Amino acid sequence: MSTKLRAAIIGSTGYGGVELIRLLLTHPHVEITSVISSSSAGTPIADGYPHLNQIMTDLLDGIDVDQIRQKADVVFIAAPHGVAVELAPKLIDAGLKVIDISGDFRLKSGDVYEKWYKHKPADPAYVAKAVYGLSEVFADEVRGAELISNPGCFPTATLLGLIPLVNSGWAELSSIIIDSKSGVSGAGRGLSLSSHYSEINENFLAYKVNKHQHTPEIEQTLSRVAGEDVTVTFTTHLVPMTRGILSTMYVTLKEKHTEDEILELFRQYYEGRRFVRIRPKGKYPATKEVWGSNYCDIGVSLDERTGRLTVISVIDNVVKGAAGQAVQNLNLMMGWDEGAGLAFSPVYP
Ligand SMILES: NC(=O)C1=CN([C@@H]2O[C@H](COP(=O)(O)OP(=O)(O)OC[C@H]3O[C@@H](n4cnc5c(N)ncnc54)[C@H](OP(=O)(O)O)[C@@H]3O)[C@@H](O)[C@H]2O)C=CC1
Ligand SMILES: CC(=O)N[C@@H](CCC(=O)OP(=O)(O)O)C(=O)O
Repeated sequence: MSTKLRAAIIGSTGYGGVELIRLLLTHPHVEITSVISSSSAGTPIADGYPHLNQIMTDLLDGIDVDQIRQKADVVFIAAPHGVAVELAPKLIDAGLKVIDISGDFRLKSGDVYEKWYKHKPADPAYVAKAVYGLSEVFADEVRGAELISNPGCFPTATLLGLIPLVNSGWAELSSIIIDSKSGVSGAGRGLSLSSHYSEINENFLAYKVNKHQHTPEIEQTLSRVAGEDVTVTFTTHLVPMTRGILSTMYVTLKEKHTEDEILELFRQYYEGRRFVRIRPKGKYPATKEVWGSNYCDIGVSLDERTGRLTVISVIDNVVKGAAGQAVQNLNLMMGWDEGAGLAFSPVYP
């Protein structure tokens, strides 16, 4: 009998789900025992994803909590917002560990969730149980958790770039401006006008300006680290590429520091955390340098004229921004090596 942990993936036919399949197929301690679809049960997963031909021959299962309980120990939920609100509590009550990559359990206030996501919030008892899985920052809470709320893609790139400055007290908290750009896979596999090739190709646009659902998630986490309320200006843009997020953050420093001191602050904060790589002075990361990997690369530049710092952070939205960080969180939850199943280099060129 296999001694591997048995994993089920709900939403396995979406981009987040299929990336979980890619990562878990080679994970040393995990076996995928159920790939689940709410709409295509009984058909081979490779029908919709021919790149999985001869690699994954499984038929899709439907959503049935009793069946999932029999087949799995941990469940990843990679479904649209609102699905995990109902489903995660049932899976937890059935004794399963759950990692939700949607936004359903990230916001601690039900009112805030309803305002930004336009869905009924989850039962507060389960929201209270959910650990926010920004792996590098909250690893101690992730270890031993039973319900992980995986961070959003933009918040992952953004928070990793800002938290060392907020945690140290160096940042002027009212000064934070975040300018983020995402590849189109961030919108999922579903078809829409905004992801239509002729609409997005040779185009570059801002969207959900001052209305993006990741704004309260960024603010909640920065406020928690700062110990006081933080609000930010956050603007998202769509870039005609498949994967990748680049966040540019502008922060005024309370006191004078040199660029060397700031780089040292970042290096010390992330010491021993292999998936965050700080660029040397004068070097800034590009999305292609993390493509297909679980890395978050960060560069900083101090403008001595204005006293403002520019932080540039990149991730692959589907890996560190979703499936990769979910696997990293599973590794932490289970007490395994944090990099199990994730220790590969980015795809380049
Ligand atoms: N793409 C990204 O970069 C990131 C995505 N996320 C979040 O991850 C989640 C999945 O995103 P993504 O994979 O991109 O989206 P997709 O649209 O690509 O996939 C979502 C999947 O959810 C399944 N689904 C739809 N309705 C239901 C339902 N009622 N119950 C169960 N499953 C359902 C669908 O499969 P089927 O019909 O077969 O059930 C579909 O394949 C979302 O909440 C998203 O916000 C988070 C971070 C980054
Ligand atoms: C390009 C694009 O459309 N990106 C999506 C990211 C959504 C996402 O990843 O969802 P979570 O809220 O679960 O993180 C957006 O901006 O809404």
